[in-house]
Amino acid sequence: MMLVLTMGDPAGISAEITAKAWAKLRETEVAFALVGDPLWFSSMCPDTPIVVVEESLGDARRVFKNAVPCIPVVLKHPAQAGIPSVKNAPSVVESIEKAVVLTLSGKAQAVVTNPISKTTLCQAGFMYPGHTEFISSLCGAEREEVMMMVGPTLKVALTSVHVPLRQAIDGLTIERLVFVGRKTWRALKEDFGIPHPRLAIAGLNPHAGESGYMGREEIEIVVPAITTLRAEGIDISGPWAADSMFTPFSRKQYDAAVCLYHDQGLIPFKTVEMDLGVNVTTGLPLVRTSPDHGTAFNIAGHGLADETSLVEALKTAVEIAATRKKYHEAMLANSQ
Ligand SMILES: NC(=O)C1=CN([C@@H]2O[C@H](COP(=O)(O)OP(=O)(O)OC[C@H]3O[C@@H](n4cnc5c(N)ncnc54)[C@H](O)[C@@H]3O)[C@@H](O)[C@H]2O)C=CC1
Ligand SMILES: NCC(=O)COP(=O)(O)O
Repeated sequence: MMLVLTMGDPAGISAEITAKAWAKLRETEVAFALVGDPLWFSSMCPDTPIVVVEESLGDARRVFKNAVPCIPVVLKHPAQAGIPSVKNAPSVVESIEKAVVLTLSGKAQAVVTNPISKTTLCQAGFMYPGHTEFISSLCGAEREEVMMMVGPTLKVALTSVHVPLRQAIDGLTIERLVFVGRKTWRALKEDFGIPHPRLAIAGLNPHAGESGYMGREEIEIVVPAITTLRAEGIDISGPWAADSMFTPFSRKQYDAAVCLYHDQGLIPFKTVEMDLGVNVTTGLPLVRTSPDHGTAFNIAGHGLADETSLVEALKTAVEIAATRKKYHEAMLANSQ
């Protein structure tokens, strides 16, 4: 299996974690080709060999043992660790586009993304809040995507992602919760091989609204969504009081938590799973994962970056691609 790994923001820690991840994985079955600027990579990581390969990726597997295979995307401006440049935004975007094309065409089996700076890309006129929505659009699957954070003891699916909190609350509807519930349930079966997934949905207000005395969103939106999902055969509990649904005991009661806004899910997730956490985009025709952290400009170029989350993202991409393939083969066999 061959993965494609994007360049991310060249001023961040992506070259360093890529080199460290390669050193850990080069003797394993998890192989990747970097879609980025080979001169940039060599200047950031002079001790790690890199070799330009054909876009067919035919020789990438063989190369991977001895060097990082690279599909070139040239930077317009020399990258400086810790100082992002808007001038390099087009190459950052091109790296993502190329990785998606290689995966949709079947040359690679999944896209793994290195972190980008949303600020820098927005300054350059990028129209998307992040990889999740951009990749979904490149796949022709706009608004089909759901962001799921995945770790050893917690999976979290988000009802909304990079929007102001007021907008996230205004956007809560029965339809949106039903959509995210369905997508999450399906991803747990198809991508994670859980035959009978159990979902738990958070409440919005303190104590999940305390029977309507502390807010009515639970009664008017969350409970009707649960009723609809249960009628479809989806095992979902809630609304859970968000302050206690992430304790070790609570986490054993479900396979994924459906959270009603970004920080409701990501604060517990990063606190519990940070190093081993992986960001997975579900609901798309391709597999996409990413480390759960950002560009870490404050430590870029200092040799301090931890590659664990990227290694987990690469391994998770391989696992999901294999599980999804097996699931679809079984479905096909059953229908014949
Ligand atoms: N998937 C993606 O592309 C993501 C991109 N971002 C972007 O990253 C930029 C910076 O965001 P922040 O909120 O500062 O989050 P951040 O994750 O970049 O940094 C938060 C803190 O964690 C540390 N850190 C992060 N990754 C680390 C690693 N691998 N090893 C050691 N320390 C690490 C940083 O040094 C910093 O102290 C923003 O522009 C944001 O948009 C943030 C999250 C995900
Ligand atoms: N907070 C998660 C994050 O920023 C990742 O966003 P994306 O670039 O994966 O869409």
